[in-house]
Amino acid sequence: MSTSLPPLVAVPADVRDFQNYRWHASPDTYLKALARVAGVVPVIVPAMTSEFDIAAILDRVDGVLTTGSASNVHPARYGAEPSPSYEPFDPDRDDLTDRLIAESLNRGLPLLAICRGHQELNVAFGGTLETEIQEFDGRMDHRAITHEDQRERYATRHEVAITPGGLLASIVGPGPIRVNSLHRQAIDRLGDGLRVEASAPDGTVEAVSVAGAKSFALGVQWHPEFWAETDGPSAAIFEAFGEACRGYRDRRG
Ligand SMILES: N[C@@H](CCC(=O)NCCCC(=O)O)C(=O)O
Repeated sequence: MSTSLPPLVAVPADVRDFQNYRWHASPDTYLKALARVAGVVPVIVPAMTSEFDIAAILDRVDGVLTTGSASNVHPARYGAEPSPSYEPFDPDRDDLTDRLIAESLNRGLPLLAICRGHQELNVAFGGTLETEIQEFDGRMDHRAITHEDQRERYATRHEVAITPGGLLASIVGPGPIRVNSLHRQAIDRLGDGLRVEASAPDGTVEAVSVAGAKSFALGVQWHPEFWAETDGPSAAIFEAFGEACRGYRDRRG
């Protein structure tokens, strides 16, 4: 692999039914942040794990980014009973990200997990999720506001405290930082081997890292991709991820 070529980063697709077809797609906000701020080339991976060996992708990329989504990890994956409060689901996405997360960590591929991706990371480590957290006593409403303008929906909403001495602190500084918030689920039981890197005022786990990871491995509940070109901490996260991907590419040779 030439070190002059930009790294490739695998981005798992969501599955959507639209205009009589089944689409495998990813929002361009993540793709633009990867290209413009991390300096890498995003490669959308179709959620079709039964159709190909994931090694065909992971042998050729230098990082993985798992995106947010309005869909939720199926509760059966963490021992919870499905109900309407856990919907909508995207089981093909679940299957793909489960494989991407496990394999990327095994290989030491840099991993950035955002929102749903952060929740998938927790489940991959045996953790659990809680749903409709705004209904719990003492919890904030972390859901997106209803607004036609995405810039309003992704406006920063609350502060998060940064865990001193952790990976996130090394990237964004001691904090606190202000983040946006577009989720109704959150980490309940923290997965074994994950470290809390940031917390909301109501105790919601807002960022995690993988203890002893071979490379960059960070999950964030908020959306740094949306303001990655203008917001300092958001840009720092994507720049650090891009640097880790370049390091992986160079080591791969
Ligand atoms: N569905 C999960 C994860 C939330 C998430 O990834 N949100 C991304 C943006 C979705 C939108 O545009 O509304 C949860 O709700 O916790």
